[in-house]
Amino acid sequence: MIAKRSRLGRQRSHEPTEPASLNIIMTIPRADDSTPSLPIIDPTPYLPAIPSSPTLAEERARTAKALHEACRDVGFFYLRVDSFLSKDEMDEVLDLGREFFGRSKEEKEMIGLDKSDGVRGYQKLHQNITQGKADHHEGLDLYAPNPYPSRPKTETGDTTRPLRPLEGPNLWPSHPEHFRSKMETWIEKMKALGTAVMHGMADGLGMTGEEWDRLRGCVEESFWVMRVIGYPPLPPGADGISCGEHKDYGCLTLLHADPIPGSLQVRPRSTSSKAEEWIAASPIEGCIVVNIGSMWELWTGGYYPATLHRVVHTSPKYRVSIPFFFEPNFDAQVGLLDAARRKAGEEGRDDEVKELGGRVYGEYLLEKVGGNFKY
Ligand SMILES: O=C(O)CCC(=O)C(=O)O
Ligand SMILES: [Fe+2]
Repeated sequence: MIAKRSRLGRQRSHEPTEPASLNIIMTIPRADDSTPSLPIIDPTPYLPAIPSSPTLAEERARTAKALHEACRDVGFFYLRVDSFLSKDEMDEVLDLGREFFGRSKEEKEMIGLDKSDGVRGYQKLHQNITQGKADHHEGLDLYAPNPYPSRPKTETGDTTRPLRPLEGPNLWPSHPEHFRSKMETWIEKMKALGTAVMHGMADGLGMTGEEWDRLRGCVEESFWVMRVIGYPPLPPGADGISCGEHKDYGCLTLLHADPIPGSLQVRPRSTSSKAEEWIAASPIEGCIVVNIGSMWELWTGGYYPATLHRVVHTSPKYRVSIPFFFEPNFDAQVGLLDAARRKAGEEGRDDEVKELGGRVYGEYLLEKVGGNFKY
């Protein structure tokens, strides 16, 4: 997934958002004084079926505050998921991805993008394009079901023309066995996790119950996207990019990746940062990496700007990553939330909330997916 805007945000704070002793937010030690760190946030108080307790409100307030500060200041954070996903579950999906990419070229190409609607299915090495340049990875792209199920292919009922982007079915590998059922379980879990993080973010912005109900309504039929990505090591002499720098289009990206340090890199928001400064968002056991996308930027008028990131995978090991893009409903109208304006006002930062206009998410997505592939 790529987004082509490359505006850099404003000054960010490099300070931890809470004392580490609370065990809700800690920070990764900085490589040196100028390298910022990413917060670690525990979403447990917002997870489904969490029992009510006398301390729940207080725990939620801590998580909500941490989410707010991370989204306002960094745009990337670690989410502790070990109370929601077992290590076996987390390892299994990466192993299934690795097994799929290990199958023959012919077998993988049997479910190539051209066999569905041009955007769902397997994309071979260098087929994905970011900022006009081919990425050094292969991948399997899966989306929520066809958003136009009731429409005939054309007004005249012609069924011979090619499918429109997103109109086709997902293409699932027949090997490894259980790939589909395990990934479908993962998708359901990621949707629940995405909703929990949205709830915490709504509280972090100080939304009323009614405001949260409206926001939840915008994501409850999430037009999610999931990519299973395989990164061979960059060959010597390559220009050094496995996935070019970009911001994500949507709402929340929930990324689970092989435990290989250094490959995913985040551009700090500080306007004073040097042109080549990137920080590593290296995997931490029991955590996934979360970042916000352009839809949150619209909801908050830029108070939560989407953050640039890229992948430079030089380790000799083949790397598998599974970003799950928890997105708004296809027909959701996304625009500035009153709560974002209020929150920035309370913090004396009204000038950081801009009128960026609104978008229908599905229309925005269709504009983006068209430019992603080289056929
Ligand atoms: O593979 C990764 O670590 C990140 C991939 C990514 O940023 C994307 O697909 O949008
Ligand atoms: Fe991304």
